[in-house]
Amino acid sequence: MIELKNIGVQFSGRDILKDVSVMFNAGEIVGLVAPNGTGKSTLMNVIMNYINPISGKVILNDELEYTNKKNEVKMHQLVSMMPDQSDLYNQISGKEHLKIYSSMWNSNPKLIDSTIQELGMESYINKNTGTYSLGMRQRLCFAMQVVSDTQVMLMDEVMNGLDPTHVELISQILVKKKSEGKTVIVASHLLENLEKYADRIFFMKNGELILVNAISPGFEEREITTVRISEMTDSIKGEISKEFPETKVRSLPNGATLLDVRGYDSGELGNIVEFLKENQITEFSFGKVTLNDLYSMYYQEV
Ligand SMILES: Nc1ncnc2c1ncn2[C@@H]1O[C@H](COP(=O)(O)OP(=O)(O)OP(=O)(O)O)[C@@H](O)[C@H]1O
Repeated sequence: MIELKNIGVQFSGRDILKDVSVMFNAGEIVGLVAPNGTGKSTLMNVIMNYINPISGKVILNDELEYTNKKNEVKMHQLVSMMPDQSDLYNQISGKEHLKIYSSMWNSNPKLIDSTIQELGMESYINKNTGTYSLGMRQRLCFAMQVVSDTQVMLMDEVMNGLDPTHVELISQILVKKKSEGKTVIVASHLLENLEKYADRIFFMKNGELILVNAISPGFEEREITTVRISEMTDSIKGEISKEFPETKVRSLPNGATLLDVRGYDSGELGNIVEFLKENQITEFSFGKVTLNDLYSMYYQEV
């Protein structure tokens, strides 16, 4: 587990992280979500000690802190950041990269072949990375981190440039890493994907982290709390409010309308479906508020 205690970071007098205190546990996947330029990478760079915060500290497993070089070396054996595509050497093969990472972290060499197989990289892993496509390079970067096999894994935009099949494949591997007890922290803009596997998701704004469950209670419990209608005219919204005065109606900047149906029984839900059908509304879904909708509420509503 890794803890951030009262972390503060400022750039040009602006608070990027403001007194951030949070614990990331073993065996969980944490999602970090925010618009570009908010501070997701900064947070990861603080965890890696690549950026010195103006206040606060990072504590690993209740005991290790970045107080000296020796501790930093110890901590970097346990905490890793996924390499960036610009870290790859074009003149050597993917497999060589994996061997280097395996030996740097002194991990089980068997992980090299199993990871190649898991990620379906057999056909190109022995070629120089200079010949790889964007998606192949991204898979290799992910594989390098898997091979280093650290207890805490930080990933900034791990799904960048991947096709849907590989997004799914890597999502499954992240879930497997979590079941091995690792702490996986992922910054991502692929909200639909992230909400499928993340245990906790934080939005970032004005230097602070807020748990999405605090914005929409029940979000992480995956309850039926909401009817989501992609498009609806104002006059029908008015009708709904008349017909179902108890139902909270919320219009989002992304065009969707949400009806709060928390605690409704099947009869009450049936009445709402009937009403929508009578008004020729066929595009609606039952579920919870989606992460996309929460994002729209949190970042786009004025
Ligand atoms: N070394 C630095 N010096 C000055 N400003 C910086 C530095 N690093 C980051 N910033 C600024 O801090 C803010 C947060 O940057 P950061 O890279 O953490 O955002 P992000 O949320 O990861 O964005 P993205 O989604 O685009 O990756 C930005 O305004 C950025 O310009």
